[in-house]
Amino acid sequence: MIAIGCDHGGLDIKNAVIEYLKKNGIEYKDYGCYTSESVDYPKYAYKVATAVANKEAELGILCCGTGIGISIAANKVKGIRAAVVSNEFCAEMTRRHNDANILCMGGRVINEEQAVKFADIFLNTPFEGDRHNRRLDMVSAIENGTYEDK
Ligand SMILES: O=C(CO)[C@H](O)[C@H](O)[C@H](O)COP(=O)(O)O
Repeated sequence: MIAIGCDHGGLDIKNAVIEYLKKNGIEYKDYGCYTSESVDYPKYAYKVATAVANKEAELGILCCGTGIGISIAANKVKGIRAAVVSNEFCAEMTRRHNDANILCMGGRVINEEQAVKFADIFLNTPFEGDRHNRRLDMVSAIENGTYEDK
């Protein structure tokens, strides 16, 4: 299952990605928002990030105006690696190298076609593991307060 959410700035690209998920028979849960009324992005970041962190969802997608605010909020949840993406290369590399578990995009930065393309790449690219595991272990240690700077 893919957890998906947005604020008002990301509503249109989120809806475009939902159409893509439906067309491709990909199971998803839409955590809102559902209208263009102004809302606060941390609320939706929290819902999607906790669904991913608790393993209710395999991956998440979050959209706001820039993708930045909603990624900052999502990254406060333990276990979350949320990445803001605005090109195809980063959509691929953040899965291959960072094992990102939430894709963040900005509805005031990219168009609907790009959002769908980046989501498609993100959802279909595996993590490479190998040397990248060592680096992700270091990231986790920073998160857990056990990192030793030596
Ligand atoms: O937090 C953001 C910037 O990183 C998001 O883009 C929000 O969508 C944006 O701040 C909302 O702005 P608005 O003026 O309240 O529509």
